[in-house]
Amino acid sequence: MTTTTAMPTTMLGSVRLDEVSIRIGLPGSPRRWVHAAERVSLDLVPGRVTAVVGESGCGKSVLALALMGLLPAGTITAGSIHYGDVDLLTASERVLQGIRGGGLGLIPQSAATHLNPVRTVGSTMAEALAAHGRPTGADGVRALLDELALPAGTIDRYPHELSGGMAQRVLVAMTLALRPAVVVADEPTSALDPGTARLVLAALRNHADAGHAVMLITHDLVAAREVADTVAVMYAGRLMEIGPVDPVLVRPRHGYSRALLDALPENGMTPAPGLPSSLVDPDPSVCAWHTRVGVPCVPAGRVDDDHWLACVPAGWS
Ligand SMILES: Nc1ncnc2c1ncn2[C@@H]1O[C@H](COP(=O)(O)OP(=O)(O)OP(=O)(O)O)[C@@H](O)[C@H]1O
Repeated sequence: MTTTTAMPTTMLGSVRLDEVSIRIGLPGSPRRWVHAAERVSLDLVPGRVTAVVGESGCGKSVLALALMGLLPAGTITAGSIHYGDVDLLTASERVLQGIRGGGLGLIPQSAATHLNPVRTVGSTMAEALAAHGRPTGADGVRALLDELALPAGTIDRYPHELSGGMAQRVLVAMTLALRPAVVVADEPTSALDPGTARLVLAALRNHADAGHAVMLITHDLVAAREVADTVAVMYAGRLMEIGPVDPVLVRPRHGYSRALLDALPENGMTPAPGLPSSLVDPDPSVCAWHTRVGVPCVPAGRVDDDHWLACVPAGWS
């Protein structure tokens, strides 16, 4: 695979994923490849929350790692991810280090493992703020901890003294404290009770409303419906549908988006038919979803300016 040489300049503080493909090599001979993303295009725009949804293993986290320049060694990529003039897929580690934190912030899955076990929350936060030239005064940090319902004493605690949900909220607070232009939040509410999850979602919404871009990776369609502006539905490494919350999560056009909604408790928890598709050496010429449900399909495209569909069943008008 080759990397495209086009260098679109993106709007300040936004990220443009253009036909991004990611293949992760598996050990063994002959070499087999996980097609974690296949020609994914989407924009992360200041002021907007973009939710990326889809079942487990469809490539959401790999996309997040690609944005942060953290893909595993031996991964092959094509397309581009532009942050300003920088292509995050090909940038050097030195350039990426200058962008991470203040430019691009990651709220990773498994938050607890990302906290330094021998430093208190307060000292880790102060160090991160100082490293990015932000004021290290405790007031702003305390306000964020308050917003996330973390007790004031959290600042003096070590990671092992935090519950899983507290550690997750601390990671959210640490990331947002740097005021990154673009936040990538990978299932930031997975360890939280519904009430606390809402606080985290509200903090991300506030961050977007303050003029930043947010990418929210989530399995929680109800949360996506509440806080997102745009929803990107992924299946087996491909975008199936992307557009505003309504229609995508209210009156979806793609069969896979409908299947996700049918699996919600409010819709009777109807499971998607068939078995999840394998991402290892798939046939790139066929649609994994329509193969799964045994229906031939044809490529679709733009439904209108901001709503796009990968395909529709053949003969569908
Ligand atoms: N380091 C790796 N080596 C090999 N395969 C990997 C690696 N990381 C991810 N994968 C594979 O890439 C695919 C996409 O994984 P990814 O973690 O992005 O899924 P996801 O949509 O985030 O899932 P979840 O919702 O469960 O977090 C999966 O098939 C996964 O097994």
